[in-house]
Amino acid sequence: MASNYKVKIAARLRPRLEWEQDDGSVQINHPSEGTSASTSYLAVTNPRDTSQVFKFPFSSCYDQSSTQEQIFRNDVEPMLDNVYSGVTVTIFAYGVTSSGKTHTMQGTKTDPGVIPRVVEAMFDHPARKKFQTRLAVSYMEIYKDEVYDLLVNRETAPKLPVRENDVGKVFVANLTREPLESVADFEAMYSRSNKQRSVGATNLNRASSRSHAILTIEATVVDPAANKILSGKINLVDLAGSENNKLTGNDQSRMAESAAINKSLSVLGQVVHALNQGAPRIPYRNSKLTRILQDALGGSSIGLLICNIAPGIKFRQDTLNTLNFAVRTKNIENKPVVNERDTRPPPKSHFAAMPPPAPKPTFVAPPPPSQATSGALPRSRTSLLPSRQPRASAIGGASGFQPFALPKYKSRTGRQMPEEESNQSGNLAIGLSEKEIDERISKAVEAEVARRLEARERERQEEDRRLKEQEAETNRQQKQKSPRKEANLPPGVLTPLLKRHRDLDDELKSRLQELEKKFERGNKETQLADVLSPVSKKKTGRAYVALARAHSEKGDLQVALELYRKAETYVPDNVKLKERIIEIEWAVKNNKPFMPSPKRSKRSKKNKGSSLASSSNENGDGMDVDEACVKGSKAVDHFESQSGGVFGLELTNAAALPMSVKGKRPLADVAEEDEVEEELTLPKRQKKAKALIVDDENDDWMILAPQTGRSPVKNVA
Ligand SMILES: Nc1ncnc2c1ncn2[C@@H]1O[C@H](COP(=O)(O)OP(=O)(O)OP(=O)(O)O)[C@@H](O)[C@H]1O
Repeated sequence: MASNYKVKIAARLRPRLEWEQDDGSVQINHPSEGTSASTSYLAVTNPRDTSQVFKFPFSSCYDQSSTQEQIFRNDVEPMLDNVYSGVTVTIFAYGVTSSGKTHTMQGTKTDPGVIPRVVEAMFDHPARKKFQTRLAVSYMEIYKDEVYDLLVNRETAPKLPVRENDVGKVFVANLTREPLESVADFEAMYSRSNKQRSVGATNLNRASSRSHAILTIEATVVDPAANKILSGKINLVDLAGSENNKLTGNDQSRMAESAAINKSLSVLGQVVHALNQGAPRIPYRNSKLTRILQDALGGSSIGLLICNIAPGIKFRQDTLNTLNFAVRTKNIENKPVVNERDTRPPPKSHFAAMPPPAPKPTFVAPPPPSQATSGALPRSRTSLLPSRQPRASAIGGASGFQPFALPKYKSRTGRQMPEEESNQSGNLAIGLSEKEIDERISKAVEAEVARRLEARERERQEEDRRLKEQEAETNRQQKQKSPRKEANLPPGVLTPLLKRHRDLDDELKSRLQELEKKFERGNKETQLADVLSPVSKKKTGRAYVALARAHSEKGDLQVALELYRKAETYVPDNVKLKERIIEIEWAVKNNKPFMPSPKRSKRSKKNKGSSLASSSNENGDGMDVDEACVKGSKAVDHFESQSGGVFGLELTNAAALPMSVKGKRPLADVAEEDEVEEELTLPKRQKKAKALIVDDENDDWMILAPQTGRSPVKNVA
């Protein structure tokens, strides 16, 4: 499989016209039998030194007696297989004005040129019998560096923009593309369109083309067996001829046309030169012509350049220019690419995450060089019809099928191109039954699941390995460090520093153990409370208490109990809260009702507010139990801040209790006792609590006995 394909060159010398003088300065030489020469060549006499002859060897050289048929059969027809294989083929006629370009490409009714022959051959191609195929045509001209659609009325035809798609393919936007049903269909279209082409009379040519014309025939081949659609095309380009304005006798308007023609041809020459030099920047953008022909010049299409030569003294220099251009062009290498699209149904949405297979360019083998002569022409054709191996388009589906394919589809008869054909991305699910599709999907699912499981397993193993390595590394480092240091010390002797380290170690160990215990309990609240600031802890505790209270008021004691317990996690040192929990536990256990204490009045809150700060009572709070837990915590904080201690409220307040309080014990003790004495009856516990309260000299109190509901304990202030 060849990766590169050089542009093929054919030279054609037209016969002398009746008003011309042919001095025989251009000769075609074919290799004669028995000589070592293998290629035909053109021999041109140097116009400045007639003793000097330049030779231009080309694979195909056609003399004045050659026919349209010969050129077509030898050089053009073999390329059509490529078109039906999904490749873009570009054939362009190049030469000075009146050298016979239009004659070669278009010909006449009686002597049709390349274009009508190509169309006929495309319709007769064997691929059409084998596959479902469609043909379509577009036709444009580049006149004074503007693109016009030749398939629409010239009066209304706008200038068309040349654009580039996301894969860098150049195309003419809004160019009409008509379906072709028959040769007759084409002939009608072609003759109508040619009337619109810019043609004018010059001294050298009565019907001189004033524009470059590009006719494109697209062939779409549907191959159900291989689940693909091939999109090939052939661009047939009749260039305007370079002009010597001294010879053409152009008027002002013709001069403007001529300037545009010469400029674009000059850019074409620069492009060819740059390609030959391997220049980093090829000036395709310097003219519409080179932009549009970009794909044929160093791009992905197969190219044939037909150099038309005019005989006669006056064309000598132009002939040399043309042949020099041809020599440079034949070194240009293209990389032909098959434009194909997979017709299998797209994977289901959950496979969208699967990476698509990277598109691979497929290069096609170029046909072998033909051995053209002006006499009997041997035909050598390499069939490039779809080889049935799955291939991916190098330039990505529809977008690759450019540069002349255009999004606007209409026909003279008003027939629209089928949608899938027109957008080149429709889904032609061919020859697949539902069952087959399902099977393919299940296979794909299985493969994907297996792939993911494997990937996960690999990840797991990798993680295990990494952890083990880390562990081993840590152990190794520890072994290296600690024993060696201690080994240097005399046995039984610890430096003060080491001793301090030991102590710290012990402390750390105990803290860790504590943490582990907490962690083992699996209590989220505990973990959360550990990381909260004191203020946040209080707030959270208060919120839980409020919730718990609401539930207990509703009689939902079990939930209330849970919430109080959670609150306790955040304010673990609140005695009243502990009591409340015990009371509710008792109520739940004995299936008894429980009523929380009523909200404290504003007045008492106010009083309490002032008393709290100075309170030395461990309960130090005349408000209801739910409020007290939070207030109590405040007191703890206050104390903590002064003493640096980390003890609970009960101990704090106990420490501050006036010694005059008889028989007083810290409430913590009471609470603990109560917890232990679960079996204590409520009245007894209530009595105990009351005793404490009555003994309090500094505060006014209200506490509710759980069983009796709202029976406030006396305010003893
Ligand atoms: N091979 C040929 N046999 C007979 N006549 C030819 C041949 N080639 C060209 N001619 C005649 O030469 C004249 C000029 O040819 P043509 O119009 O094809 O030139 P051209 O290169 O297209 O010129 P331009 O660039 O000005 O359009 C025409 O009258 C055409 O019929």
